[in-house]
Amino acid sequence: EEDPSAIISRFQRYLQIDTAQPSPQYAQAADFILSQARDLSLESQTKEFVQGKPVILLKWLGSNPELPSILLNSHTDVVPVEQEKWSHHPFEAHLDRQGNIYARGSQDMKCVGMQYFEAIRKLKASGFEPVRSIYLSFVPDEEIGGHDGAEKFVDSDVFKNLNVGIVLDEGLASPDEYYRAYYAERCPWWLVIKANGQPGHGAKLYDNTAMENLLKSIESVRRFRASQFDLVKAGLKGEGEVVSVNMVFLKAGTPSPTGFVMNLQPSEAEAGFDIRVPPTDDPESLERRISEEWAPASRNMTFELGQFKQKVSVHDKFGKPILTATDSSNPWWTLLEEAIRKANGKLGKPKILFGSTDARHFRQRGLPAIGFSPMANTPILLHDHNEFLNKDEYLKGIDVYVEIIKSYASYVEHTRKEASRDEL
Ligand code: MET
Ligand SMILES: [Zn+2]
Ligand SMILES: [Zn+2]
Repeated sequence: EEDPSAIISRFQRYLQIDTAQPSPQYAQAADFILSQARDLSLESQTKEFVQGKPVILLKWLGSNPELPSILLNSHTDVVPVEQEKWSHHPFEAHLDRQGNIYARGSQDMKCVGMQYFEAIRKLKASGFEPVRSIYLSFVPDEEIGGHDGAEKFVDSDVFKNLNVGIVLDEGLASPDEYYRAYYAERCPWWLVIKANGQPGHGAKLYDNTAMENLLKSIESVRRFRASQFDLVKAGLKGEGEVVSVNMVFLKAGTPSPTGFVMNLQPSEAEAGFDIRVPPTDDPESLERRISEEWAPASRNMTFELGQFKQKVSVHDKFGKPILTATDSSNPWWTLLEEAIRKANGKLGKPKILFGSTDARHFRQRGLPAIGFSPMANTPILLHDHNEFLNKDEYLKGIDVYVEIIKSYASYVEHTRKEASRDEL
């Protein structure tokens, strides 16, 4: 058995690479990942579908490479930090006396990327040999939508040739003792609404100012937000089952060297919203709501929906929700449940993730994808200040992956479902 402190220090080294958007140190991360791969004698391939944004693909060849393979995906980028609001430097990976490791990416999701490696290290040391081939992908730009990362990867011939049968990607920490697994997720819509209006004297009351037009929209958005949030608060729906709308920026006013001009009502005002649409919801009715209530032309408003420039959704081309089965029809689900139990972990009811991940790119290709990050007894701190993960939870998670990989890679029954997809 290897000394756990060596395992933790490898995790810390990965966390110490500043891969925060918007200028992630991808080259450094790639060097580190490739060095881990060499240590473990994994075959490696680096693809820059977009220059400077490496997708790193590693392979542990199975004894029956004809069988559909297993893909363990993780993203290498992290979200930005407000450094002065952290109690420890976000890229120091400080380990405190309770065993908590503080770093941006400690939960989202450098933990998972490194746990894949550590599980493979343990399996190799034990003499385990996979039947199915196992791939690890380390992809860039997840936090900005994955267009230059996972999206290009799944569209590539490289990906097609992997003959992937199941994808594991990130989930969320769980504050209780139950791990969580996710079979679907919401789709991000990044909405900017813009109000135009009559400019004029700051002291005059008149109709149709840009600010008033925008505020009417904001009031309407807030009523809708409250109605959705109430469903969650009442326990009628899960966080991943309602539409969330959160205002993330406001932009208006006429700048001056000392701040803003005060006695002028501006002719333009803008607001940005992070919206997430559940796979179980009808996206068209929301689109109508946006154009009729939140940004009506009749109120001199326009809007832009970033997501509609993208082709990846959580609905299929018929508008049906894309969900990964969590019953006996999906052997990978059953195997996951069993593996977690074998590792002495507990698994809660599967859910729809409230955030969005690269899993949707794989699911849209028709592949089953399960979101799973083995962190129990851990507050959900992704995208928050002071993101941390306890070292013992991290180490336990490695043993969970040992069981999962062992069982996935040894699963030989070629299901009818897999066979029929191969023919497509
Ligand atoms: C907009 S793509 C997803 C980015 C990130 N994972 C989020 O959920 O916010
Ligand atoms: Zn993530
Ligand atoms: Zn994230």
